[in-house]
Amino acid sequence: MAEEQNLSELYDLIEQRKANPEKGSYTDYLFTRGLDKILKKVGEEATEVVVAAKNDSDPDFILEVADLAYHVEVLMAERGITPKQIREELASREGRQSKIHDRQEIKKW
Ligand SMILES: N=c1c2ncn([C@@H]3O[C@H](COP(=O)(O)OP(=O)(O)OP(=O)(O)O)[C@@H](O)[C@H]3O)c2ncn1[C@@H]1O[C@H](COP(=O)(O)O)[C@@H](O)[C@H]1O
Repeated sequence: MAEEQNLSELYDLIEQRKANPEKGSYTDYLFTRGLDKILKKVGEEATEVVVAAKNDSDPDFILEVADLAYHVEVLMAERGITPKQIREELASREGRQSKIHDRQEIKKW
């Protein structure tokens, strides 16, 4: 079985493709086509996730989520943001849960 690749490692590979284009690489194809093409793919893949998620028995749900994750990482690399920045943003939200809870309490009124 192939070794597991986490999302940060996949991002590193995507950045490598950006720095050193490799013939026949789909990632290279996306960078060559540019931001609008990448955005189109992210939109399509997000829609496919939504459709698969609505169907409990769709065996493609995991596949579609993986496709979306890959294309979002290509978009991040295109825009020059890193998984570390996303992790930091998420970490900065820790502890905000109570505020959301408060908001839900307010809505009840
Ligand atoms: N994780 C992925 C990955 N997920 C999805 N895809 C590609 O995304 C495309 C999605 O399929 P679609 O039918 O929607 O698109 P398409 O018709 O092929 O292409 P378009 O004409 O729509 O642009 C397929 O060609 C998949 O191969 C990926 N391509 C590459 N990776 C990984 O990226 C890394 C670098 O790969 P290369 O770019 O091939 O070197 C490797 O680790 C790969 O495993």
